[in-house]
Amino acid sequence: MSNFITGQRFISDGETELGLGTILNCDARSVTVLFAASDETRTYSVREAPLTRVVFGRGDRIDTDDGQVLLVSDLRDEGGRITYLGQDSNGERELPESRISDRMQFHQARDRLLTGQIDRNDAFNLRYRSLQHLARIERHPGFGLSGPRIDLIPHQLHIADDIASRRLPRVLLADEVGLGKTIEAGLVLHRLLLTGRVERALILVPDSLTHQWLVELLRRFSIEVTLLDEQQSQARGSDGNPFESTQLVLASQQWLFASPERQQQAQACHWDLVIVDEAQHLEWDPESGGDTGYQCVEALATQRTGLLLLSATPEQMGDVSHFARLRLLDPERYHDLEAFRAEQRGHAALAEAIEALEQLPGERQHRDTLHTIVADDPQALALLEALMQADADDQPSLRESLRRVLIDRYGIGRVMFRNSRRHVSGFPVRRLHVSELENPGAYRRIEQRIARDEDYLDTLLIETGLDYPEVLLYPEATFEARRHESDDSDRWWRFDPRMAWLRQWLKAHPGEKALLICHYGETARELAAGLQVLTGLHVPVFHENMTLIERDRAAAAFAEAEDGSPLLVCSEIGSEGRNFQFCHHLILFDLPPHPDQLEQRIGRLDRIGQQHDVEIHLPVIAGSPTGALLRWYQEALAAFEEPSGPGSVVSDAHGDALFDALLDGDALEEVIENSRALALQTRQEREAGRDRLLGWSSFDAAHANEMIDALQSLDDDAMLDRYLDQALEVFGIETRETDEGLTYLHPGSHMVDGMPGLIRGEEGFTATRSRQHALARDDLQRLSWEHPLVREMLSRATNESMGNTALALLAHPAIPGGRYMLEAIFRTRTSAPKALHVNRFFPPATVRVLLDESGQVLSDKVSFGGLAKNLRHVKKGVARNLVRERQQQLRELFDQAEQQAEAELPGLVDKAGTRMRQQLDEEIERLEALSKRNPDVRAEEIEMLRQERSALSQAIDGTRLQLDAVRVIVTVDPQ
Ligand SMILES: Nc1ncnc2c1ncn2[C@@H]1O[C@H](COP(=O)(O)OP(=O)(O)OP(=O)(O)O)[C@@H](O)[C@H]1O
Repeated sequence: MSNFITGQRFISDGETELGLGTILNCDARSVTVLFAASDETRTYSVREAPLTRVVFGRGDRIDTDDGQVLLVSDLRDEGGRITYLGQDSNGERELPESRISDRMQFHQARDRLLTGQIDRNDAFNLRYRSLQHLARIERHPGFGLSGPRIDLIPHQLHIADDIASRRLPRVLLADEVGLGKTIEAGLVLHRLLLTGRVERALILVPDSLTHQWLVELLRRFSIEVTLLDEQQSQARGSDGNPFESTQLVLASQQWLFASPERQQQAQACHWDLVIVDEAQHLEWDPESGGDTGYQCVEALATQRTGLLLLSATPEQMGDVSHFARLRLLDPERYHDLEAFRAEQRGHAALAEAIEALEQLPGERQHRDTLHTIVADDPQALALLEALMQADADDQPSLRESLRRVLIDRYGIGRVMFRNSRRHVSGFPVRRLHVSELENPGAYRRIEQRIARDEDYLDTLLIETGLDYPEVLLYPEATFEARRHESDDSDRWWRFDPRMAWLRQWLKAHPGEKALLICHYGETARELAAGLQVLTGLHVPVFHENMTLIERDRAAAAFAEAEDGSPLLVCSEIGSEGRNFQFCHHLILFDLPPHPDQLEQRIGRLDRIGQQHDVEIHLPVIAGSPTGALLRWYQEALAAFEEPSGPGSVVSDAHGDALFDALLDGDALEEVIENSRALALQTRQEREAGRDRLLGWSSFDAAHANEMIDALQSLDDDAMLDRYLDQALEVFGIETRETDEGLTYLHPGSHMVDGMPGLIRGEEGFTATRSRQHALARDDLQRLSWEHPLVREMLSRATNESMGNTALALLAHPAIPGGRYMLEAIFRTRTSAPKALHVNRFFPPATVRVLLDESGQVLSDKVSFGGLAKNLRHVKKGVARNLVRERQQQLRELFDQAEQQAEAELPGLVDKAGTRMRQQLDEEIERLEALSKRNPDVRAEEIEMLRQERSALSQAIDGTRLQLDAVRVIVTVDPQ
């Protein structure tokens, strides 16, 4: 006789997503069930039907078909069908089981257990462990910065942590070229995304760098952004705003700034963060206001939007353009250019005062200087007086405290970060190798004619269409432009001694790579063609007339470690923003006319990650104008040894005179002399004030070291290995150790869908835990707590129902068989907007309650780990029967466990609240004090912090405890 009766309610053991089923009919052999919520009917064999009868008990809540929730107080069996008695919002009522909602879901641990939905024991263990790890990691000081595939470089970590901890980051990242501004911006974005503070971000970069950003964000930060261009926008925006179609948008500045319609669309969206690379191109002046790009960014970065501006040369166009950038960051503070200039002039005195600290308490006059500067600040005055009285042991710490207070007075230091090579150690030495070559007849003839005939230069400019001084500095271009006019029919590369020199160089450096930069795209193209004709060697070329894809392809052909080309021939454009530090030979086929361009050229190799000294090779034709330019770079600017800070200033002042003197030895001496004097003076002025202050305020070694320690502790966290072992097994991911001691992860046949980087039936990936390994090899992924796969597993293991029920057997000599225990895991739920990142103070905390069947509390006596390792797996069918037999007792144990756990909640809330208030009060106090000395502390920021504190306080106080997972343990006799 069958156990099924028409109208009874069941759920499918294998397909719980079908909802609640109703028995439609049943005969001796088969049973048919209607799952109305999913409009499915299933027929099963009566003997093996994978169905579990749904029976509720006292205290349970039932969703009814008329949208009510019934709290069950009793039930009545009427010929095998149940009628529930209880209360809904209208009062007492009866509910035949046929009227239970078809859509009733059983996600909650209690409901799932009592309806026989029992998960694997190891999934239950994983769930508990995941909750504990999440709680630990989200409060870790390195959280959000430990996943990216980067070297732990102190100045970057100091900056990233400082900025990403602010309520509203609005800053200018202005490190010298190649020091890692992109990495800093990526770190900030990464942490803000992980903490939920940022959900929507817009990244605007020059056209030529879109691909590099896309790849860096993915490869280093595992951040997938959508590259929005016109084609993509049309595809995505057919029925709306393309900027709304995705959360993280990368777009070319040239594209966006050229289209008013697209700008309007971008501005119509809310962005949590806007990042603008190469921000020096946004132009503004007090008379005519901003150009299109400037206005666009101004409109995008409204008050409640974070803004990161990146520029290695924020002052390239003078102090107005610098002011313009600061004005974007804080329009209220930077509204008066003259006031800004006056303030800048005061910085030398402040820098001097900070230096003078070293002489205290010895020198009285320094004390007086300092006293004048901090007269308005009681805290600083007190520190100063204490320092004057202090004995030798106390002096260093007092000096340091006072130094910090003084640095805090430096307004711009809060909105601008600039590290230079001089303050960041570990950069390679740059070495210049000049090879003097004989001037070939064809070039000599032109130079001699210019020298003889004053008018010939004008003729040449007209004939060639070149500018001055380019017509002198790039003889191959001049020759080429005249070739058709003259008798010479040879291509320049057949006689140009630099070509023979280059062939010789390549021969002498087998297995080495060199980046060659020349001024013109046409020269680059011809040079590569000539090399192929003369040597058979095919080398990739990179110039402005190629498409982006062609350029990326050329760079990739060069970058390839094995079989890659030994040479990449680039025009000046190749110098912009690209990463070529995997090679250390730079061949300057010629010299650029502007020092910033020279610095850009060298900066492609002299970047973070450069492992060797940078060898700069310059074949220069004897007696040529390039020789004169070389002397100016060397003698006036010392531009090859290190970035030439005053290069722009000197070039603005003496550039024209220099170009006039390229063929005039005496005039050249004078230009060099004047230029050298100006460079020295500018350097001294900057060093006296701005540069020193910026250097100090942009880097805090103690803080950076704390961050490095924090990140290393996460890197070395042995618990991750154990967690991975458990999690990969539960999610069906298989692993294999490779010969090199790496781990190959690949999908097993039962892998859960949607695991990042893994698709069933396809290849997996090779991974390492070692940061150094992952940095050395692009093909490796680094497993960390922040790796997308680990994050996904943590999230699924804690947010979905998987693993929230289990049943296991315990065989222990001291405990007789046939007893029950209930292990209930409760977790705190704090409802708060994601942007508050409440988890840094109160991540989901767990309360574990272990009861035996008599209700005795065993939680403290038997630990989770101790119990888990003695448990034995049991088949699902058996587990279901065991639960069914004890439904009523289990219900009673649940109630008791809940009371037990509830008693712990106030303590947890109190601790989290205190932690939050302590930290935020301290921060508010610090900012308030700072705002009195430093006008760059935005009033808005302090107000936001106050609002945040009160919102957090409310959220933490409203925390509830919820049963998250439950395991029934049945004891068995050891044999
Ligand atoms: N912490 C790091 N670990 C590994 N590589 C790094 C790190 N920081 C920077 N790099 C690498 O150094 C190079 C320069 O960094 P990045 O592009 O961020 O510098 P930048 O200051 O933006 O340069 P530019 O001024 O040319 O725009 C890049 O190839 C980057 O990937």
